[in-house]
Amino acid sequence: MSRLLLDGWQVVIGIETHAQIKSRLKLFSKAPTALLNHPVNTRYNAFDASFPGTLPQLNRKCINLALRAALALNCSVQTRSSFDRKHYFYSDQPVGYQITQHYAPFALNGRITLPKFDLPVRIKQIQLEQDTAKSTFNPRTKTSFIDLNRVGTGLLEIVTEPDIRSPEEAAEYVRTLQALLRAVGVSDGNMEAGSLRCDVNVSINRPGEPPGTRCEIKNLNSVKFMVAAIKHEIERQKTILNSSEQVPQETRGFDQDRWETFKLRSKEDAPDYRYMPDPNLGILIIDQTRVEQIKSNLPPLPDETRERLLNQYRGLTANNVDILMNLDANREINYDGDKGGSKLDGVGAVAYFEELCTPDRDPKTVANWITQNLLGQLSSLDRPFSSHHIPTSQMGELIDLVTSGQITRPSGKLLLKHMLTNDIPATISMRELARELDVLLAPSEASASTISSEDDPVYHACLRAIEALPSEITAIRAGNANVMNKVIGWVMRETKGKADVKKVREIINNSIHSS
Ligand SMILES: Nc1ncnc2c1ncn2[C@@H]1O[C@H](COP(=O)(O)OP(=O)(O)OP(=O)(O)O)[C@@H](O)[C@H]1O
Ligand SMILES: [Mg+2]
Ligand SMILES: [Mg+2]
Repeated sequence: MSRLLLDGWQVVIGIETHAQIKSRLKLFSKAPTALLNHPVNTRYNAFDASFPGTLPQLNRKCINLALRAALALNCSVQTRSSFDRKHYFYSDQPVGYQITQHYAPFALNGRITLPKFDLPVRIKQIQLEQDTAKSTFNPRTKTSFIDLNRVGTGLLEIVTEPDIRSPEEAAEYVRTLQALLRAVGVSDGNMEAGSLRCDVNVSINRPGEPPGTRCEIKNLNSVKFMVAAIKHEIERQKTILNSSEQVPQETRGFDQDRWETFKLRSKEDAPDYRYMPDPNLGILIIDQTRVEQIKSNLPPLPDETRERLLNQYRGLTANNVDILMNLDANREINYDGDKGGSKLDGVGAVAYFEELCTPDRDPKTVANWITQNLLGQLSSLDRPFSSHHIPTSQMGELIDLVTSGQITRPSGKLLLKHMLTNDIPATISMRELARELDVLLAPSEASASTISSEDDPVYHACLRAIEALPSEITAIRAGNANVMNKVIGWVMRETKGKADVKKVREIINNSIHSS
């Protein structure tokens, strides 16, 4: 795939991602971190509110999680790193500076591969820093409201090298990073809830020429907005360069109503952050033993899971695996406020699939039941995937009933729909339910190869079809096999969907070719 734009320009993109660390406590204080549903100003302490005399105390759990992220991103962890003050005066930062790692970040030179494009993106560095408070401005009363719940929450700023070459690659980078951070339990990575935010740097140039001047679009909180912002920025910069002018280096915002980027400030009015080492914090020393220990306890990364699933389950396609893994990467997080954490509902789609894949079941059939039937019906009901909708015991039994020919596929789908739209207890057997809904085939019907018999209702329906559709039957006799579907459809309506397609085809073929 060409990575050039149609008119020969090339876009160069580098992304800075802020990911909130999923820790119970803040980075430098013992105050609990907050979720969106916590009442304002209930999750902070004297240090977070910058009372004089309070001192930062580094939270070990945040460092362990940060190390997990660094290792998952193949970074080299620095034995010595340090913290600096980045000064700016804004109401969301009560102390007047943010603690960050400007001069010596704890992790450098990593890499993440985007599976869809088989593209490595280099990670320049990861730095630890504090999140800000949240300010809301009421223009009518000209009043700012400050909520300190978020202030001091640990953040990882993950910075890429400018290796990304299209809005699609940028979107894939964010999704891959999000899935990785979630898989290692470092961050909820939830863009809507603000636990993952991106600044995207965009420039354009002609290949072979020096890189163009970058503009940085700040604080994008959805992949959709990021893609739109990059596309707009490409066009804006093209217009400037095509009229032989220079792109000024700027920090820009994205207007969600106009779908355009707009100027926040130019390089000349960039604030002077007056970076200085934080005198209250010493050198952060991370020894190799700790790194090795965390490395050996890393849960499987998405790449490894993808490869394992493809090797372990015969017949499973890459597309099946992507669907299952994307479901897990995008699982809805239920905020469970008072326990101070967020929790996932049930097990993920991959675990659900693996639980269903007992040795006697065909993995491809199981995957299709999940990705086509279950997900199809859930999406028409506008409900997200959850392993709780239909427990694996019932889903497994349903698949087995269809595979063994005890119910037809359409009946299986009907049962699935019935399960999803009614409150069916997890203890009910699917066979029982099939009997109640009158879709269980009699033993003689269940075997498609046994063609019988005087008292077989499907057999009689087929005979009636032959009588009712004489011209279709003539067409089949003349070799027009497609017409068979119409006859089968007729039998299906007659038997209210209870007949087995394979069997109907066999009965009709037998009857018309023997008469
Ligand atoms: N020519 C370019 N075009 C597009 N992106 C670029 C270009 N040069 C550098 N970048 C990207 O810009 C980003 C710079 O981020 P970095 O955190 O290093 O500095 P910053 O944006 O100046 O600082 P701050 O963290 O205060 O925003 C990186 O992701 C880098 O890959
Ligand atoms: Mg940065
Ligand atoms: Mg930046």
